[in-house]
Amino acid sequence: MNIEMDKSENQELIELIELVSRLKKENEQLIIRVNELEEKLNIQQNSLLNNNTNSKLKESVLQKTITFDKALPTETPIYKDLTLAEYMLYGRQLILPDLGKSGQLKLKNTSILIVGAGGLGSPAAIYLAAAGVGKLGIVDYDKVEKSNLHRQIIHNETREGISKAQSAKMTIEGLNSLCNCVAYEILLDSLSALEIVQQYDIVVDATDNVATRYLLNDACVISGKPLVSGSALRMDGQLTVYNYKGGPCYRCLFPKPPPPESVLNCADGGILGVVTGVIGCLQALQAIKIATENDESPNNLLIFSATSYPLFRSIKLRSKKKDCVICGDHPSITKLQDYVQFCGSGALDKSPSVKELGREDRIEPKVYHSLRNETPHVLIDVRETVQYDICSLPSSINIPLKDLTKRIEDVKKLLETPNTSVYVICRLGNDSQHAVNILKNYLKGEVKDIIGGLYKWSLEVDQEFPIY
Ligand SMILES: Nc1ncnc2c1ncn2[C@@H]1O[C@H](COP(=O)(O)OP(=O)(O)OP(=O)(O)O)[C@@H](O)[C@H]1O
Ligand SMILES: [Zn+2]
Repeated sequence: MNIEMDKSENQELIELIELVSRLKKENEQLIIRVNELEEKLNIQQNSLLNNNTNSKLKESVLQKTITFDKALPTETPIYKDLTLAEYMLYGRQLILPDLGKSGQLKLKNTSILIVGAGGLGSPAAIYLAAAGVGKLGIVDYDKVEKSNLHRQIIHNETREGISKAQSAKMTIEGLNSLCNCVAYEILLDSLSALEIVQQYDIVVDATDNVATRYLLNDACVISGKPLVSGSALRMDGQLTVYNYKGGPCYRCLFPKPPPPESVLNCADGGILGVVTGVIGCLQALQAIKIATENDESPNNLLIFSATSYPLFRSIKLRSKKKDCVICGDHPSITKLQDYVQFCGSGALDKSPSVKELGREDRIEPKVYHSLRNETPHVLIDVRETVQYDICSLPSSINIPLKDLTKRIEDVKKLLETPNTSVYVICRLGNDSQHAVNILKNYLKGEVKDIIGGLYKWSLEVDQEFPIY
């Protein structure tokens, strides 16, 4: 009798598991379909707005768009107890004296906004959802790319091309269905930031650009939210909390943005995935400490370097500036600004294309290909040696841009006659233009850069040449 009951119970359980897994798959497919339709809708709405002079019609389209966006967020209720499922899920951390049941309840009643579902946002979102944060908002305008998966571990190969915000939401729902996850597939800007930030208790800056850093700082100061800020590049990373417990804001420390050309991004500088993992996890930890009121004095800048010992250093931050333009005693900034103009670049300006040379100093990859074996010339590759070692064109000579001026004599020795042509190549066609401008000061013959660099070479001449 008992065995019979066990069997039917088992059967029921198996059916339930199968049903849940089938529904989850259907849900994923529906989200992908909704994404496609939304994209189509956006294109049609934009073309209607751009090509139509009827202002009434435009107004009604805009109103519909706004209602559609506003329908997404949901209110987080205040919970006074944990459910039986939650005791089981969080048992291992519930028994920590530093957390306990009261800490877990605080997490359940906390909402956290993560801006950026990339290298930092991936681990931050995963750990915060797993820890039992009640509501997680995830903002990202971008789509999943395979070249990001070495660090953006919340996504996976099958999600290539779909919205990062939606992909993150799918992973979170599969990890902890109790977490109320809201995906915002938007570019957070001065028009959208305040309305969203105000709905959350803590904001995690997991983005990669200066304009969004200032935007989030100002939105957090104006709405009184702590900002857990992280950054990572190459083998190094940093963590700071701004606007918390009377501490400084980002503008107190950095009143002026750095010149846009001095800011290096991951695509150009490189990044070890695990470094963003370390910083993203620390951001999650910091957000948990704020949510559970376990943080006495976080006003430090934590610096991590994977190549030095000790791996971590901590620097005490200056205190809040009395004359800070946004958090000081008499703020002159009381609403969000135009951050793209303020910083000279925006979230979308990833690897801007340099236009330093005129057409006469440039050559298309296909044209260079056609003369490559016919005309005597020298091909200089000005990428860093580490990149040259990844892949290079046969017969090219590697002289990194930073060494070019001091190696001019080496270049001259390579020329058969003083008038031998020199072509310059790099990864994307930006550094090669700087190099041509340098070389023209010293050489008599023709000096040209190969437009679009090895990237364009791979697309237009040799599809077997690696893109990295
Ligand atoms: N203002 C913004 N609004 C929404 N998402 C943003 C904003 N600024 C940056 N992001 C997102 O933050 C994430 C940062 O991730 P990460 O630093 O890993 O770089 P990435 O842009 O994905 O990578 P790569 O530069 O190598 O292509 C990106 O997914 C990006 O789309
Ligand atoms: Zn300030």
